[in-house]
Amino acid sequence: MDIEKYKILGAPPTLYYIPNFITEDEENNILKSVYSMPKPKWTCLSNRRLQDYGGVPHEKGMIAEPIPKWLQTYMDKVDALNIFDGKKTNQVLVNEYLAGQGIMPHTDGPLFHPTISTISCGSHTVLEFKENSEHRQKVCNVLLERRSLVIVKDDLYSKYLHSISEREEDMLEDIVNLDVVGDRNLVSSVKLKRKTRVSLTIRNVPKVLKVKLFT
Ligand SMILES: O=C(O)CCC(=O)C(=O)O
Ligand SMILES: [Fe+2]
Repeated sequence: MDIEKYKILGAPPTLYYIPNFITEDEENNILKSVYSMPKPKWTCLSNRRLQDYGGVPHEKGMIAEPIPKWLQTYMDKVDALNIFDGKKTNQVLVNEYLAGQGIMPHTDGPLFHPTISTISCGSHTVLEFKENSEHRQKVCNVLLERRSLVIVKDDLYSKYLHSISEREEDMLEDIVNLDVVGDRNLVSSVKLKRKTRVSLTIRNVPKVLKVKLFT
């Protein structure tokens, strides 16, 4: 697959958007697997819940944990795009957002190889990019459809903040990828009502601690 044809030229370098990266069946399987995990797998924050797979990134190194088979399928699918400079993905953060929930402006920081790849399930959302200055000037908004993959690299990873506003519906304003949205019915709507969204953020954590079980 040639990723370059999915580059969004209206955004700072570099943004890729692939609609329908997974099928409806795959989306359902992801949701089923995520929701079949025991309750303690979830980390509950004030405005979302999350699950870590592959370990929890740490500055001293991530203690690697085995990745379940159902999830490895999608990591392989991302790895096939060769967007991690020869490295393989080894960590997945699953976020669940109810309609009205979001994530504050942030950068993903130095614990990750500076590439983000995110699969959206269950609902669309709008990912917003802002300048990392006092004024937090708007840079661009990206419509993430369910079943899509978004890739963030380079300046867009390191220089700009990304966030998801806490709202129950999105107005389609200043959407940088509107031309290439897969579901053309979405584009003709003025407002999109959010549902529960489960996102899989698939990344590479360079620093991994090998845990010796036997000596
Ligand atoms: O859910 C998303 O698409 C974004 C999540 C995110 O930015 C993060 O967990 O760092
Ligand atoms: Fe992030």
